[in-house]
Amino acid sequence: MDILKILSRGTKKGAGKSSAATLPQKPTNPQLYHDPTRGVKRKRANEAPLAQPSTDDGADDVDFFAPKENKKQAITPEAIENTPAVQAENLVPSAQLDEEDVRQVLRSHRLKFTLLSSHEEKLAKIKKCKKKEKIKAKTKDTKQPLFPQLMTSFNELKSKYNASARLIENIAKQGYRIPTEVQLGSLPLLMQPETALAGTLGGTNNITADEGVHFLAVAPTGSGKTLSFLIPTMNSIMRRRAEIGQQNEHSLEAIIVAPTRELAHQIANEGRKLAVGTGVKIVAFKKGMRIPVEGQEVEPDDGNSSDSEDDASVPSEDEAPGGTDKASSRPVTRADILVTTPLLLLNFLTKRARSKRTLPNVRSLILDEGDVLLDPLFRDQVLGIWTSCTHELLRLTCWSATMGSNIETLVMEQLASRQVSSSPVPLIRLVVGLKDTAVPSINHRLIFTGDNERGKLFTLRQLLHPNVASDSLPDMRLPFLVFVQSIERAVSLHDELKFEFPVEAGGSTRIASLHSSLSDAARSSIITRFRAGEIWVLITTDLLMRGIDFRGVNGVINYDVPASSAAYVHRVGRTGRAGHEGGVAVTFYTKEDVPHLALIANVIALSEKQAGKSSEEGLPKWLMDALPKVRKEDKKKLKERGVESRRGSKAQISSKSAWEKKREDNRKGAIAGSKKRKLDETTTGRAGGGQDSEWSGIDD
Ligand SMILES: Nc1ncnc2c1ncn2[C@@H]1O[C@H](COP(=O)(O)OP(=O)(O)OP(=O)(O)O)[C@@H](O)[C@H]1O
Repeated sequence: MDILKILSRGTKKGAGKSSAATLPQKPTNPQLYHDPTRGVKRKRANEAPLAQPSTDDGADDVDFFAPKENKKQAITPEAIENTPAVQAENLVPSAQLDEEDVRQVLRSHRLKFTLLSSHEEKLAKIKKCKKKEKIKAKTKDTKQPLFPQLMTSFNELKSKYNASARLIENIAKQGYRIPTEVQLGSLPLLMQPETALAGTLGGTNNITADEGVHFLAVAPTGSGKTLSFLIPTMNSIMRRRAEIGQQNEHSLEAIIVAPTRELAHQIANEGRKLAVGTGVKIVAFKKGMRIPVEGQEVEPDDGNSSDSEDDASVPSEDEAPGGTDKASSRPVTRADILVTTPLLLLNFLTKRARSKRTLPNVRSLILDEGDVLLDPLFRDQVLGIWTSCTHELLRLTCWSATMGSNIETLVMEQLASRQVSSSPVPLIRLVVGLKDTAVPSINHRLIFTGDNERGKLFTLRQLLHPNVASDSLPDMRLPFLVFVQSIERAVSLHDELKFEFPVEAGGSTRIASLHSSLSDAARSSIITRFRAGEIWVLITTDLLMRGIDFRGVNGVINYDVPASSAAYVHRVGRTGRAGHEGGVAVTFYTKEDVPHLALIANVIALSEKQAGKSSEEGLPKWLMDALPKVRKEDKKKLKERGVESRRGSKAQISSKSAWEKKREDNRKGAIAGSKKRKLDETTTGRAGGGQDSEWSGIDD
């Protein structure tokens, strides 16, 4: 085993034959769609020339988004300065952009704003339709394109939005230089909706944005959605506090809901970095924690509740001295922003409560990964939280890389049923990119691994070891994530691979598996070690597929094919984030996957098309033609259950053949039988215990 080769895998730049290997891993322009020529209708007199290709580091960056002829154009600092966003900022430093400028920036960055029709209007329309037409009406409503103001540079936070100097400083300290597309579009709308939309809402049913907007954002994985909701949330909390002159009072004003504990903690950490010195307190909700609510009369604690078991886990730094809840001795945690998973907060709001607990000061409900949070899995929990937020000016924002029209309709229906004021609040949708079912920023590979598990293991081992890697496989740099279908498969794949790296390279500490059956502490420790680069291969389930931001992940391996196209988008989106080029996503498939492989192949084909790849470079046409169309019922079944042949007793992953496995089972049986016999002999004092006849011995 060549240790040096293994150790150098995480850093090497140009070795290997595949294009992935030649891609540099330095941070590039975080704007995904930064084609300066796209959408330019009229030439500006003072327009700067386009940046020339750079050859100084010997490896040109690949711009997957540029038109084909620009594919080799390097992303130099000058190129960043020449993006339409930055140019527009240079032209009009702090004034409003005129509509033509807005349209140009929207076109070149592939942003699309839509005012979704007012709720009552839409519902009335759906009700009127005959059954057959209902579906059509749901998806095809009266949608109006919008051209709101855009934030072309973070400098505008000061010049136009009067944001706190400390917040701006913290943004700069994190190294954020120019806003990504989703930030460029959403920040003005969420920070000063009335100004951002001035003049654009005219004639639309008396809709005004004076009191904020509801917002749906669909933007690629790793495109900076977290910052897009954290900055406006913090800014409005600071602004309101300044208005009422209560700088140090924490009154819970925003709730951020995320589907997993890992994501909730990541968001809270990001928030804390931005909040340094601003006085805004952001807390990740934990079991046993108490927050101020209205109607918080609780049943006396009988000591058997699961909440009480976790008292010790509540860190004291989150507890406000003196703020005790009368019905309990637990301290009440005071925060401005709470980040939580849905069930945890809902349990707190509803469990052991004599009267309904509400969150009267919450003005902003943020659903990160909103599509899954409004999916049946979490829907009732999220709607329960939503109902508890009783402030009249509550605004909902919903963020994801994927969002079906069913989610849009659900949000509209919910907003309509909860509307309190007579003038409707605008619901605005922002879409970044052409299609949400594409990840053009990375290299995709589909690999047929033969008919059984052993083929997959063999291929995975080849990818782990550069010295045996075959020409037909991409050269993947560590670290990488490996996704499997279930917890059982994560555990057994980990067992198979844990001694893959030699002791000199760290041995079994380099590979770990993370899934929901581990304790919270174990999960946190694995995440920390993976972030720190101590773990090189992390085997996981769909628990980690959404939102998690590991900056250094160079590759994603779908050991098991994902259960939907959205799952594919989110899984592979763990690499190639924030403009980092060179991420590779490899998906293994066997004959069991062929019936539904089209779901994944279509996403890959679309991604390659958006990336400007030619048909020779992308998926072979014969494969696309050969794959059967996936029926709706099969899609549903796959999403709910995964691939049938990887469930139950077949979930185990092993490199052994069926014959070897049987032999091993028999050997284990023999050892167990022998131990039992010995035990019987010592307890009964005679040879040949009564149950000997039940053991049939080794077959072979
Ligand atoms: N303006 C910016 N400039 C550079 N990097 C940025 C910028 N904004 C965010 N990032 C970085 O981009 C990465 C991805 O951001 P984030 O996690 O918010 O993505 P996301 O859109 O929420 O992705 P996902 O859909 O996977 O949840 C983070 O590492 C973040 O620090």
